[in-house]
Amino acid sequence: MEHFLHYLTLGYLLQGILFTLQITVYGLIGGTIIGVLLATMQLSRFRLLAGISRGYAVIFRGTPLILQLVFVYDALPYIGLKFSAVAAGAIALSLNEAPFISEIIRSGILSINRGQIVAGQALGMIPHVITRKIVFPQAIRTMIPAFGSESVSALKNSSLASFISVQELTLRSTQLASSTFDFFSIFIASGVMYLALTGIITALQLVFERFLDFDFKNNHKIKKIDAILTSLPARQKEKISDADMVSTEASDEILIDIKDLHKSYGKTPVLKGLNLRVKKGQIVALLGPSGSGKSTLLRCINGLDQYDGGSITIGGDLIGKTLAGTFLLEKEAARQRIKNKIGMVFQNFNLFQHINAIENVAMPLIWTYGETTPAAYQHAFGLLKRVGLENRYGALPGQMSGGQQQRVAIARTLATRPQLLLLDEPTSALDPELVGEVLEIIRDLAQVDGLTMIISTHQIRFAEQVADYCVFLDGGVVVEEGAAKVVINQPQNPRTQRFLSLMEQSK
Ligand SMILES: Nc1ncnc2c1ncn2[C@@H]1O[C@H](COP(=O)(O)OP(=O)(O)OP(=O)(O)O)[C@@H](O)[C@H]1O
Repeated sequence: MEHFLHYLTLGYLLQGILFTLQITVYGLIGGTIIGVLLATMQLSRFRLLAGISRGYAVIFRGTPLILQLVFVYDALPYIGLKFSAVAAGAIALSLNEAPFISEIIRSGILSINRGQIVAGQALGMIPHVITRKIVFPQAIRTMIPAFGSESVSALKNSSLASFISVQELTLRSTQLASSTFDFFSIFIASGVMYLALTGIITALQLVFERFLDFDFKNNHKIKKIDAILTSLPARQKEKISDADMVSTEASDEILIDIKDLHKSYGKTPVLKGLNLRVKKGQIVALLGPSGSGKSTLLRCINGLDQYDGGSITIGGDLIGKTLAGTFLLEKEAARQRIKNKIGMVFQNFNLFQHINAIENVAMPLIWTYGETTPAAYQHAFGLLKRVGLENRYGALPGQMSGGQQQRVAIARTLATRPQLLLLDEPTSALDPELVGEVLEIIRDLAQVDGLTMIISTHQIRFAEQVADYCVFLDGGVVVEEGAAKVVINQPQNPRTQRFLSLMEQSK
């Protein structure tokens, strides 16, 4: 025991820990830098870059670290690259860690539900903002446990640097044991030192996990949000934002003009020469069987999907393409959505999961529309009040019912003051008892604000009550359109008749 305690505090071994830490920390930093690069290359659209990244992973994951250490320390000097033992150890560990860290980063990014990214695009966010504000804060949380394990593994792997004479803990323990023959005490002391180091890494991991926990962060943020809301003048805080809406009376002016629209996914044609005109202020119900192309049409109108032929113009602006016929870059498409004031509500709500209700509404205004924090929160609070959720402003999406989430999503879209609101089956992901509360909000919007709206829905009676125009889609074309009450109650086309009677029977 006495010997053990002696070795535990022996300067010679403690210095060995410093070398171990040096190699591990440099190896992890280098591995993270190269890992980010590899992950970016692998996620890129360019196949060559993705291929190079995969090739790197095959080589450096598929060969032992010890070989890489010896290669960097003993072989590279033959081509003029000579490193000290510690530098060679750190370089080899970086190269070895990089593909593992790259996979951690890649899986963190891929774990983010694509719907949130699409919602960010629909709110006019450019790719850089989506990455920084939506993807990264959520991905990092899922990466931490795997990164913790990888750090522990890197620390243990650093002992292999003893093969190239780095004076790290394992080498020093072995040297000491060979001269004193006190193998047992020395290796127990050395093991305890490794355990202490890995214990520190595990503790750091737990601290980061706690710090990045959505609930933990949210509890802290709510206090700040309370302070912002309290600082707003009561009169403004209570204001319902009707005046903020772009109010458009139904008129004869054409807002959306779609001509001969074609869109295929791979070899499957979905929209096959679709024509549609929507007037300013019109409420259009988009009906049609599942797979008829309703969501695809809405995504094309918002520039979220590229179309193959034909044209879509909104207020005279060609959507998704330049006049020369080339597709807009995502950045340009985002700018176009903001310019044309297009908002979109999705079937699966697509709220940003890491921020609470009021932040979901306010933050896009700050990130993308340049609003000040107080103005954005004031606007957001008014809209949450409008959808009946002012008391749930601090709730995270996971703490709300589907109906509440969809109401927040509607408030989030309204916050951008759209002139055109696209609603893609806004109630189809909801339990039947929650459908009513969302339909009520949409009904209110249609009556009060006079927005131009296109609602894809399977709620026929709702469509009849709310819409003034109805479009029936089948097989990727419009097969019937006209006044909503007429199309729904006296359909002329046999396909519309069959669909509506099936819908009536299934009620
Ligand atoms: N990203 C995609 N990749 C490949 N095929 C797709 C994609 N999105 C939609 N499709 C296909 O395109 C067709 C039309 O889909 P869309 O979602 O537009 O129909 P919909 O009328 O909105 O249906 P639903 O009422 O069920 O939502 C379907 O056959 C669908 O499988």
